Amino acid sequence: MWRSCGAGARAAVAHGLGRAPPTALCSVSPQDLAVPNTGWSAAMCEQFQRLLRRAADGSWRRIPSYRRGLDYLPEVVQMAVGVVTRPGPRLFLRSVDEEGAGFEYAIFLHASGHRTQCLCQLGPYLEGHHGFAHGGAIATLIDSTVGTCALAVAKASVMTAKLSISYLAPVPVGAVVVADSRMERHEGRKIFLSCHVRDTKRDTLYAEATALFIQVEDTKPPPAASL
Ligand SMILES: CCCCCCCC/C=C\CCCCCCCC(=O)SCCNC(=O)CCNC(=O)[C@H](O)C(C)(C)COP(=O)(O)OP(=O)(O)OC[C@H]1O[C@@H](n2cnc3c(N)ncnc32)[C@H](O)[C@@H]1OP(=O)(O)O
Repeated sequence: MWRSCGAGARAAVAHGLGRAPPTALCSVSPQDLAVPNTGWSAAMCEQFQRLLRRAADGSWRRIPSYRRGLDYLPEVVQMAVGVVTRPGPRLFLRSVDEEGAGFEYAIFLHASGHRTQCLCQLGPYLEGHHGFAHGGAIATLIDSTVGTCALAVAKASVMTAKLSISYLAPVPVGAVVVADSRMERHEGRKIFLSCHVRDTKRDTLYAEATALFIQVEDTKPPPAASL
């Protein structure tokens, strides 16, 4: 169903984008998944290369993406908190192992730290109405995009307090979309953001959203969550 990426995309991986550097404390280095795989459509690969080229001048940065939350922590933080003996929380956007079946995405952060763009391909497991992505999948994409922006602004843990979405047009399964988020206001612990989800040609506005994130102390899992 999905066309695999060409040599150009694989070259991006070969140039060091494919794997995070191994940490001294983890026997297996976490795999950065915000890179092309066989599930990415030609359109997804093409847009990814376009965004990488745009990032070459330093105005944007591709954010690595992992299956588990703790893999995001730099090694020095892992050493300080001593958390590497247990796995971090599983990020459900990365839970589908079959390439191309679920969320395929790469998030880019603007140098200002106040804007994120998520290039996303919504796979067939995310179907709601026949042929279209489930609204909850769109909400997840938006939450992750604005959440990453809020993390960058707060430089600390954040939680979604409020997310308001207007769904304006259905997103076909397999479509490649761009969620474009920016910080609107920052008041103490409160970070207000906006987000627009469009097709890559910017012809169709699929959804628009506003969000409020609250900066919190590092979240600890409840006892029952040790699955
Ligand atoms: C996202 C990135 C993913 C990409 C990967 C990047 C790296 C990944 C690495 C690692 C993983 C990171 C994990 C991802 C997380 C994803 C985001 C979620 O989905 S979070 C889950 C859903 N959200 C909840 O479950 C919150 C439940 N609610 C709460 O826990 C609390 O209500 C909380 C923390 C939001 C606020 O509680 P308080 O006790 O800390 O603070 P108070 O005093 O209540 O509020 C502070 C101020 O905010 C206002 N406020 C709070 N909630 C509001 C609301 N709903 N509407 C309007 N104002 C609100 C209040 O009125 C107050 O304002 P005044 O300071 O008085 O001016």
